[in-house]
Amino acid sequence: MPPTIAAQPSRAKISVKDLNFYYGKFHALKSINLEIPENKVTAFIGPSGCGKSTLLRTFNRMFELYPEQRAEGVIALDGENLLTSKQDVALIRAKVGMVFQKPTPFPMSIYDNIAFGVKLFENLSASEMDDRVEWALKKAALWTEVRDKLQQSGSGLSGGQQQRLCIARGIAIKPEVLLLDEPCSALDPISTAKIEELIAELKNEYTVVIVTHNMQQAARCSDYTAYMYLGDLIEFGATEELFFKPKRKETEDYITGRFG
Ligand SMILES: Nc1ncnc2c1ncn2[C@@H]1O[C@H](COP(=O)(O)OP(=O)(O)OP(=O)(O)O)[C@@H](O)[C@H]1O
Repeated sequence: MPPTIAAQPSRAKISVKDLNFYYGKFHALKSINLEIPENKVTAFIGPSGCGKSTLLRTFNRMFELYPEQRAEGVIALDGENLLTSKQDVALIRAKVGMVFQKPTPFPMSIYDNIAFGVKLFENLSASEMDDRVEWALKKAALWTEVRDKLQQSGSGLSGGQQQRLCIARGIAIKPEVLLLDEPCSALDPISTAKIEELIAELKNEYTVVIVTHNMQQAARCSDYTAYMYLGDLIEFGATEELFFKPKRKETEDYITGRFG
């Protein structure tokens, strides 16, 4: 088994040990070992098809929806292996929330977009729910823009606002880990800057893992970065070190644009 690449010194929130992942016969992740530090932002970078999204989706067992997809190894969340856990997958997803590349508001009001998920896990009074909706929208830096139109449809918002609504929806259920799969790829630079600020703030309370194509974004908003290539984890370390003093030639070639 390859050595575990650990990002020190924070406690590991998620420990991945000898993780292999298959789409049918295709071996998409090869013996991945890494530790995702708690209350930090970890970015996955690498060329298209290297397995970033696949790795991210294993963290809340998203792949289970597809019978031909299979993960082997250990993904321990606070020490408990998610891959063999008897825990209900809905409970795992309450602990490990996910925001996708394209904003996907539910076809309902802004308020209900947030209240819907909360109702699945908690029995709040009407005023407690109002407070939770406001709290989540404030955390996602959207409250001032939508406070007067909470009953309007979520799909009437701009793309950047919709993505912040999806982040508000993700944090409203108070997960421990937030997975962001290229959350800014459909957004303009102003909305992107808002989301990056938000990510920096979220790590005070959550462990954040972000997949991004954008190396500047990884450099700006992550504490740790993992560089992947063809299903292998090539290098993992503090973002500053990985960008300015990479240990592996492959990483250096990629970040300096000599890749390919
Ligand atoms: N549903 C699927 N069925 C079969 N192969 C898949 C499936 N999804 C992804 N793959 C393959 O697995 C590999 C990793 O894909 P993945 O989407 O994780 O890469 P990625 O690094 O996130 O790429 P991108 O940056 O383009 O989103 C690729 O070779 C891809 O073609």
